[in-house]
Amino acid sequence: MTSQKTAGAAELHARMRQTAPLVQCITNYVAMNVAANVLLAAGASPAMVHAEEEAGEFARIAGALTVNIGTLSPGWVGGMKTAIAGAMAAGRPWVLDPVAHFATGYRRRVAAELLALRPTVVRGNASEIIALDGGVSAGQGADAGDPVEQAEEAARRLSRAHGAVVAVTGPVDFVTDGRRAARISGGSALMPKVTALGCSLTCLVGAFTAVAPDAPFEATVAALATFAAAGEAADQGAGGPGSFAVRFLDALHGLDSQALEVGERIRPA
Ligand SMILES: Nc1ncnc2c1ncn2[C@@H]1O[C@H](COP(=O)(O)OP(=O)(O)OP(=O)(O)O)[C@@H](O)[C@H]1O
Ligand SMILES: Cc1ncsc1CCO
Ligand SMILES: [Mg+2]
Repeated sequence: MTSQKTAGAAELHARMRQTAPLVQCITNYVAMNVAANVLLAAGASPAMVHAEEEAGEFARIAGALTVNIGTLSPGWVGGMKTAIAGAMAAGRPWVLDPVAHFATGYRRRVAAELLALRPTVVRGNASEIIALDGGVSAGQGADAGDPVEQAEEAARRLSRAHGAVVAVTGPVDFVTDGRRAARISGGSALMPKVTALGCSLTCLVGAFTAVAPDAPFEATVAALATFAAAGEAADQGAGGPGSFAVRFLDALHGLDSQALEVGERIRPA
């Protein structure tokens, strides 16, 4: 077998845009519209399909599945599990976003059940990743209360324990597959002031894994670098969270693939 060089972030971005992968996003009520617009602007094709009656069937035709527990309820959890089974039966990657899973017993239980189903990638903020590893986090709800650096060891342990790529986002993002790790810088301090950008990023990680199913680490790095580059561009001239949100969609739409790899944006860790 010949060994193939793994594609870089810019190349994966160009591939994602050329192929517009269909991504099944099971996300929360807050994020559904935001995430669909983010995926369209970035070049992917989102579909918000969550009903238990159809989620598994749909997962077999989508390029990837993303599952976010932000506004979970029993019917939705049934849809999530059916979709995960469908995606796995079809050999498709799936991404878990454990929003505020530490906040209540129900959330904790559901997050643990989903984690046991072996996600390809887990993407969360620092508080979510620390708590998923069994640590005590300062998070209270959907917003992070801990620095990314404090979650790095937890991310490495989780990755090894579950065989998943783990991404921790914040001012500088951290990604690991248990063996390799990278840090991604850029973005804007206005990003955590706009709701559901993290949830939307999880959906975009799905889009990149759809075009690189055998390279989830590289796909996740590329998705994070896309947000870092577009966030940096949108920050220029933004007056606050409102104008930033509009500029961010425009920046995703107009993004030059090479911007993902400029300077020290992606560094090995
Ligand atoms: N202070 C910051 N400076 C630059 N970029 C940031 C900053 N904080 C977050 N980001 C970026 O914002 C995006 C969302 O990450 P964040 O960690 O805020 O997600 P989250 O807490 O899960 O969000 P949500 O739950 O509201 O969807 C990522 O691309 C991250 O790099
Ligand atoms: C604000 C909020 N509440 C539950 S999910 C969500 C979106 C950000 O995670
Ligand atoms: Mg989140």
